[in-house]
Amino acid sequence: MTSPNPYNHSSSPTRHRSWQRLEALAAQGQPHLRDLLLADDAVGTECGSQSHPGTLRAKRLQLMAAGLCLDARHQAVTLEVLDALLELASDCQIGPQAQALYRGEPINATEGRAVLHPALRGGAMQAPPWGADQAQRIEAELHRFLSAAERIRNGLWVGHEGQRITDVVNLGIGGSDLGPRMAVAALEHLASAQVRVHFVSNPDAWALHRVLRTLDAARTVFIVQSKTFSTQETLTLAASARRWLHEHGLQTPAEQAPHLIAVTAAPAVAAQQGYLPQHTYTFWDWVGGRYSVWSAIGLPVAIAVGPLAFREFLQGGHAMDLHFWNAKPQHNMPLLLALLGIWNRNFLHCPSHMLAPYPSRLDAFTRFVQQMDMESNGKSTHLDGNTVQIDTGPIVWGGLGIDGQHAYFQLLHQGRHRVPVDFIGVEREDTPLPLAAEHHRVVLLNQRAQALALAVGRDRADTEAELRAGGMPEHQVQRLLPHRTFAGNVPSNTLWLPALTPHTLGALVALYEHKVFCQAAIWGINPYDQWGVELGKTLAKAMEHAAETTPHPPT
Ligand SMILES: O=P(O)(O)OC[C@H]1O[C@H](O)[C@H](O)[C@@H](O)[C@@H]1O
Repeated sequence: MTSPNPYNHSSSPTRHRSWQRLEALAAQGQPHLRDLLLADDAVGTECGSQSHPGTLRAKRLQLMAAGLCLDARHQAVTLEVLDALLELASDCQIGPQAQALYRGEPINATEGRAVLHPALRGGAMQAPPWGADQAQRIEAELHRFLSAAERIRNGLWVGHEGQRITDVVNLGIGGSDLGPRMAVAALEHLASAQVRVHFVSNPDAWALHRVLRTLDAARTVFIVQSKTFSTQETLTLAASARRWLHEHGLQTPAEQAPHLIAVTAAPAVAAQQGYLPQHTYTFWDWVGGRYSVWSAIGLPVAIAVGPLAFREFLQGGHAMDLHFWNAKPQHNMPLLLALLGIWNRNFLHCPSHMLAPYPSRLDAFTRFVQQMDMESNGKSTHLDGNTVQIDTGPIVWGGLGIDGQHAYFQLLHQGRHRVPVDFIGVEREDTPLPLAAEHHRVVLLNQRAQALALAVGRDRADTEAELRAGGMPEHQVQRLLPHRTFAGNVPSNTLWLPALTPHTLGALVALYEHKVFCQAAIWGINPYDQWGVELGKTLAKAMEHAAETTPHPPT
């Protein structure tokens, strides 16, 4: 039986009755979040609490998957809205679209490519939908780069002069930087004390110098990461790194060889540039740059935390895949996250979406998801070639929640933008510091307080009562009232990780990947190309060429 091709019909979701129903629901106005939460009678209860799950709405907005808990009770949706959103998902054939992805069909239609990054973490599967041969190739390359990581970690991979490697410098940009940079920081507590991992993405000379000035060339390995091996910024950094090795006594290709690793989907191009095949780790054109942390692009992560932990990271991602494939739409966490985002973007017309992780080790997570989401869904052409008439990917921004509270959260509370937030927290924190538990208590308190304050705000009557209770003279109460009242009704999700581990991190990354996929599937756009970025690259090359061919006036 041939599968239904999801791209043979018009791509706009507005043609569905469910879309029109959602428009009508939004137009008729929805209850304030304060009232929804009061009705749920579940304010302050733990995510997924069995003893006090609250109303049906509250129950349906709390899901567990791959060890993570999504608490979406602070979303401005009624059961009626939730049902209409699920109907939209069914109308848009998310299921068949996901199946096409896993079978390796060329769903990246504008580049004629398959999109199989989930295969990179599907090693344990008995009969993978992408085929046993593909699975074998993936495992063989995984084994190769994990062995390299192990040898660097245990001192068997030595520099030209026989010294142990103490520093690894990752040179790459975009997807060849953000994923591994994020994961190394998130798992910093597991990192080897023997080998430090650094990241340089910016071709600005200082960015490289500030790392190199502290390093010993004889003990340093550069990993040049580039899917295409043609990105100007990365090649500029790589040339400068090689020159630095040269200046520090490693002059011939043979002397430099143990200090240079290439990771790329274009190994022939790397070979032309002098990188040895045995020091080149590869992946495939069906791995998008922003989805490549699971491939050999993850080598710096494996060096930092070791092969075992890297495999746990893959397993965490795979656990989320299994959930995504098997869970019913109503219980499907990535789908729910996507649908709530669609409600906020297309029906409540929120132009941006904020990520606020509270564990400091997730500092780089927002920038990572920002690329994944904005480069994927920042599109205005449907798959059928028609111009999109609805809003697509939001502006994704944010950063560590606690720091944000003292910087830009004011705008969330009282500004003119309604900004939905994803709060990300960990339930358990094992930092070996005497007062670690107290630190954690303060962090959690703040995270919970912000989600609540944004949702419920503070109405006029409560504000008035509070000001009067403080003994404020009446004329002052009346003058301050409008300034001290908070509209609230700002929607948020809270994602709880039991602890920050390779497994939960993998699940979290895969969750956002699937969310982005589901939203693209609903909007009818291709999340896997990035022609906008290509234009900038082409223009830079053309300008370089013009400068080279224009005769300079004699000096
Ligand atoms: O890995 P590379 O081929 O060097 O590409 C690095 C980056 O280049 C561009 O900016 C693309 O839009 C990104 O998706 C990609 O990750």
